[in-house]
Amino acid sequence: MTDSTRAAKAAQPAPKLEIRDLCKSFGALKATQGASLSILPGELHALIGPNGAGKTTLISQLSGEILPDSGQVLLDGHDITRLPAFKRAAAGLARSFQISQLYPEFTVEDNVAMAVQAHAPQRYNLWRSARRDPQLREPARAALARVGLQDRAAVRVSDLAHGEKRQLELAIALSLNASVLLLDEPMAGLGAEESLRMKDILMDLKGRYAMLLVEHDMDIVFALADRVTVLVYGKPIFTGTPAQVREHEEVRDAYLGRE
Ligand SMILES: Nc1ncnc2c1ncn2[C@@H]1O[C@H](COP(=O)(O)OP(=O)(O)OP(=O)(O)O)[C@@H](O)[C@H]1O
Repeated sequence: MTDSTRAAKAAQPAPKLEIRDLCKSFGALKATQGASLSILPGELHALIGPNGAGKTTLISQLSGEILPDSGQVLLDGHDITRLPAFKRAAAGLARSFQISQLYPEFTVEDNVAMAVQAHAPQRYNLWRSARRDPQLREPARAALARVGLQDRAAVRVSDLAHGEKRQLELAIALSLNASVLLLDEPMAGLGAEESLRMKDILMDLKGRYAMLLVEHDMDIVFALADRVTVLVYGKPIFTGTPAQVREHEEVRDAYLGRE
């Protein structure tokens, strides 16, 4: 190691989330093969790669929905590899909810309040409706404001546009006192205008949360990410700034294509 690399390493803050040599097979298929990467405090780290590269499988191992065969996941230096998903969420690691987990007949604010209540039921009065409990409404409103949905709080989820439902998923993740956000294709199914709104929201969250973003739209990835990791056949082949990724020959060949 040269003096300058040693100095650069020493200057780097401790990772918020660290993934060490993670492996996961489905039968003969190696979906994750020795994946290592770190997400620094406040960093927006994008994970890109071709279809089937193992991006969602990796995120699921971080959120605790899938257990790895080997390797480690560390949150703030603590080994959480074998912790169940709800304990990881309680420790501040939140995966953006899926639209399918929303309650369409309830209002936007009720959905967030119920998520807050479900997250820490012992702290709240279960006999009181979530919609009347100020301890639930306050964090719910704060999270809605952070994603620009404050004016839609009283609207039923079934009446939201698709992009607004995606904003609501993000608000739910934020309402759970998260410090690390796992975002698996937050722009999926959004129109151009809705994608731009989501991009602005993520830009606004940048620096306040450590985020791992899986996204296929390279314009958005390159505009938002501090660093990008390229995954091919379940293995990171390169991590660098957007400019370094663009210049990297193997990455251009494997994924971006030559212009
Ligand atoms: N539960 C499972 N059982 C068997 N194979 C699986 C399972 N989940 C994923 N796979 C396989 O693992 C590989 C990685 O899938 P994964 O969905 O993680 O890729 P991805 O990079 O997220 O793809 P995409 O960009 O298309 O969403 C694929 O070949 C997929 O078919």
